[in-house]
Amino acid sequence: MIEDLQHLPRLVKRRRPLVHNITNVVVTNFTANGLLAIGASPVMAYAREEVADMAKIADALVLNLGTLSAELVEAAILAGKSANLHGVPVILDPVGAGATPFRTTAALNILREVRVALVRGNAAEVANLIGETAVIKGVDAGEAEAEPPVDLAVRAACRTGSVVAITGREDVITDGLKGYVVRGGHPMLTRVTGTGCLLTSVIGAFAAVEPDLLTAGAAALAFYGEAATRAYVAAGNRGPGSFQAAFLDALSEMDQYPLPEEVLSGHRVSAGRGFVQ
Ligand SMILES: Nc1ncnc2c1ncn2[C@@H]1O[C@H](COP(=O)(O)OP(=O)(O)OP(=O)(O)O)[C@@H](O)[C@H]1O
Ligand SMILES: Cc1ncsc1CCO
Ligand SMILES: [Mg+2]
Repeated sequence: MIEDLQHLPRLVKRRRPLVHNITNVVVTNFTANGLLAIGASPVMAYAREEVADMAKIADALVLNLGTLSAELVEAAILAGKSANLHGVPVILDPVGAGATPFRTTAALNILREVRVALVRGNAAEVANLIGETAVIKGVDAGEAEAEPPVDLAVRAACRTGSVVAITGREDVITDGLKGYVVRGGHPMLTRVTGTGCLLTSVIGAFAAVEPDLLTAGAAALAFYGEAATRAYVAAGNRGPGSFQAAFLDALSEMDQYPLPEEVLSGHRVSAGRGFVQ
């Protein structure tokens, strides 16, 4: 299983996919640098006048609602429709869904108007997206779950028809029939803003080179976590600034890591029983 994912970072470096991001003002620079680090080609383009044309020539489209406005949502839908028309995978990060009605409605409008291949969020965001209330105060992950929220991810995948990735201390990804739990990563990821947003764009880069979104997403989650672990070792316990720099370095070496066997476990979904081996 791990062997089936191992080549994907190399493929990203070889193909240099163009990832069109409509993202938030907090994470724009970090996202562009993170995508460059893994060998992808980032572009941020937001104008109503050009988003459809940009999405058409992109290899993946990432929609992120972190600092949304009515205009941005309109542009995201235009871009998404163009991507759908031209076979470009669309990835959605519903940042802060549930925090305000505007955010929730925007994410739902996008899901209604655009065929979204994969949704990536934290547990609270994904719960709110499918009308299950979860406490959410801002845009960062809430209380760390003791277990990966497998059942929530399966319900969300069935409701949205998208592959759903929920991140946290452990990550889970599913298409509603099969799925993976991804362990590893490092708590330092929660001390640098935008690590979730960059992860969503990294998933976009993997989706550009691997048409099976469950495989692409699982690989991105696993390599991202491994990069964080390596960055922590490289930077030592010096704090978020050193970690952020070391993390970009580690992302740029993703194609050279063997993924440890224990970071990923594959499962079937069994009705009412979540994941089974
Ligand atoms: N407690 C933790 N320990 C290890 N890794 C974690 C922990 N919490 C989150 N992560 C990792 O951090 C990355 C970002 O996930 P997270 O769920 O924090 O996204 P997010 O809430 O959308 O973040 P942001 O909004 O800041 O971009 C993922 O790779 C995830 O596995
Ligand atoms: C801090 C923050 N506020 C809106 S988006 C964002 C970046 C993390 O998602
Ligand atoms: Mg987020």
